[in-house]
Amino acid sequence: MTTDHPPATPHPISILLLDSYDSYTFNLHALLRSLFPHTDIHVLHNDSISPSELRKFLPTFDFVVVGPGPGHPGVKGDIGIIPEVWGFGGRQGEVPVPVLGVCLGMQSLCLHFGGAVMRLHTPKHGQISRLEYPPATTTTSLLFTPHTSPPNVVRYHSLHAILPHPPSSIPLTPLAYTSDPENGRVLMAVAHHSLPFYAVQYHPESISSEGGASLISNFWDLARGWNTDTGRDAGVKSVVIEAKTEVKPRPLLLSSSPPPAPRRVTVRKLQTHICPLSLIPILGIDTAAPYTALLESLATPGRWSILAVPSSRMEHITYRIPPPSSPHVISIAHPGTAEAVARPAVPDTVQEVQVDDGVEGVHKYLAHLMQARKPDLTQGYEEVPFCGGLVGYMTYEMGVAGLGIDLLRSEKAEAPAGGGGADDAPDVNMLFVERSVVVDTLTNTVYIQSLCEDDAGWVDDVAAKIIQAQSQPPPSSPTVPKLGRRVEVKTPNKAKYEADVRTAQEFLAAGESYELCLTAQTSLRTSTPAWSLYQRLRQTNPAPYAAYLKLGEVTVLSSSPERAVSWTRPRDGQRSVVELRPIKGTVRKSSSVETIEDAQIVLRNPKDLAENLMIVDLIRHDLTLVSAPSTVHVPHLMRVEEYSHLFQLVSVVRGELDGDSGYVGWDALRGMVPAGSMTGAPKKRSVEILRELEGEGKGRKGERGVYSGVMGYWSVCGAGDWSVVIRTAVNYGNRRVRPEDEDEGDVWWIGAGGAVTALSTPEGEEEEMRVKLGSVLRGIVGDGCM
Ligand SMILES: C=C(O[C@@H]1C=C(C(=O)O)C=C[C@H]1O)C(=O)O
Ligand SMILES: NC(=O)CC[C@H](N)C(=O)O
Repeated sequence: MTTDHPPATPHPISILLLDSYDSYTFNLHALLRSLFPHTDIHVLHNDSISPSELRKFLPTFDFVVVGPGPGHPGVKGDIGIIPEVWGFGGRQGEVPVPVLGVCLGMQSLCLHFGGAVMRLHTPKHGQISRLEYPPATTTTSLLFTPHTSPPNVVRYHSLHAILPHPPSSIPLTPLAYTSDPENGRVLMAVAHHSLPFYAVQYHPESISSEGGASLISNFWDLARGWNTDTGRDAGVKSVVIEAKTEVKPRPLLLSSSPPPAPRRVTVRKLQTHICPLSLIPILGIDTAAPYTALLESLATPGRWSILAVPSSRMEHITYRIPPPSSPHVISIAHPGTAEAVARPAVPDTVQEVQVDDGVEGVHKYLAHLMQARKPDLTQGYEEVPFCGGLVGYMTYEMGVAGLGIDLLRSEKAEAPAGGGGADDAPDVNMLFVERSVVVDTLTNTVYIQSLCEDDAGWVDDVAAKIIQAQSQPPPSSPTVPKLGRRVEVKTPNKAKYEADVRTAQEFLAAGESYELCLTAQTSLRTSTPAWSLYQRLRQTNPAPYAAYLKLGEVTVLSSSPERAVSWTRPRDGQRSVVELRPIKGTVRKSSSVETIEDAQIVLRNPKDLAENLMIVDLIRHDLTLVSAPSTVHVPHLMRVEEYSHLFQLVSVVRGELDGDSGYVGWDALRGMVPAGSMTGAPKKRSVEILRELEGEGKGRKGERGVYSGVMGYWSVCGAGDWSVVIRTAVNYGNRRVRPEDEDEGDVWWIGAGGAVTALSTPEGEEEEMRVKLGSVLRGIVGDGCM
């Protein structure tokens, strides 16, 4: 996307953007916003108002943009009320409203006026093509800037419009084409002969499309001309649209009142090098006790390591999405005593809170809890991202439910299909941590912090223990704990996985999705204690988001390389910076791929670049929803990063949180789950398809559980950092182990997968899934188990 000159806007105008449940809609919004900064842009889902309401509202808009979307323009469930837009003007007193259609929008325009919509031979998703203009020039070709070289544009489509011969038999004029070896000449832009309808098949809003701004600007010139010539009074702006569903999420916090008497952060800072792992014995933490949370940065770009120190005042906050029509209950357990902290047998005191509006209510509860506990920020050190707060995970299903998808959970407890998750494991599982030790691995600084009242004694005691331990000779080279005798691994069935890739590609060919991140689960049974497994994993697969979480019955061992989202602590007069780092494109290290340069050659292929681009565009959309206008940008587009076993193609997307509209960091997290890199695009339709594919049997949808979810922290001081839960082993407390097998050890679930596109091969995807699985499995159990 290039930013051209903004068009002249003599008066504030009003724009309607119709969304077909796409994941790029808010990129179009951002493009429009960059050209019309003070304009009302109303975004509505294509099924959120009735045709009669639409007819009432249409005259009040200067123009309409009909956005892209999954599915087929001839299917009512995919296209909603959009055909009404093309028919508007046919009745007495109606004057057609200028419309720009994008992708599905163009297909709908062509279908409405007599064109056909067919499948491409080879779908084009995230691929760049150069436009070609037909030789004949007409006034309508003013949609493109004449005498300039045609732009390179990004395509996300499986279907394409075909105009009949002779073209004059329908009222549409082709304005642009493109050619590719697989599909030949494909129509890329059209205009109506006499009505103000224009459309493009490509995505002008993509980060890698050229000429997006001048396209909109040219369209606005044409639209304005029409509005003047027909005397449409585009000046009336009393639009009140009540849509059934809002596209833009409302801020979670209803008010931003500060807490009545903020708590203090008690902190000691030590300048010393310490491995966070060694804090465990120094502080006498029992890693088999009910609660331990260690988040480690073991590779770049990670920097901070955080150890939550269990205390009797710590809270364990859990929530499981209930079956439909059951109450939504958050449970808050307080250990209350030192014994309860240390031993599972001593029950916690449990308080329950019922929330009204489902998962949204849970997010609001957490946001308000954190607001109420905001400490006096003049205390402590500004540079430390965590001073106490929430640490834990949210499952993939929390994100799925947030998209409005019914999980179909039943009252009867049964293990969900797909293997990820347990019949009663929490979907939100977090500790509210009051005591912590945070290590800055870059500067070798240690921060010992407490949010408890009068806790200087504990802080000093920990500081003294660390100083004393530092004076002891370091232990001889760290040893990798031994693995117990019995190890049993069940990896996904190769034929089934490859068949699933083919089915996924059928969905892509039909235009239902642009990319599908298919995954499968492996089970590992071992009697080796969780803590030993984690020590093995962290040594063999050091990752920027390594973690050991023991949260009640669920234990998570992570070596994730991928940031889901982070946000910085807002400072005086500055907005919080939100960052997402999607990974797409993976190659295993080998004798032929040893260096970043080697990996660059391998990963800079059309398939990996397209996969990455699709997710970058999706994430720009997610982030635009909560960011201040025009602040979303992509500082790094597809950079190769090195990890211990793999190279990956990583992009960085940043925005500034729109605090003026009331958004906090949690709004960004809530809005981006499930992570786009684990779903594909468009997100909602892709998730629905994947649940069917990954489930087994009729009516049982595949759940991924903690895998594909997010884990990390949100500090009461304002900052947060969450990883995508991949390269991770999860134990759900052995609930699903048959009683006769109980002695046989713990069952760990390891998910792995990858993005399926039209360019994938079933064998290649299966191999990629195994490469990712191998980075964890080899780490834990060594070679020979794959
Ligand atoms: C699905 C996984 O990874 C995701 C898919 C990737 C890919 O398709 O290249 C890369 C990183 C993750 O976003 C996994 O590790 O299991
Ligand atoms: N990006 C889009 O709008 C895609 C439209 C249609 N579903 C296709 O695949 O061709």
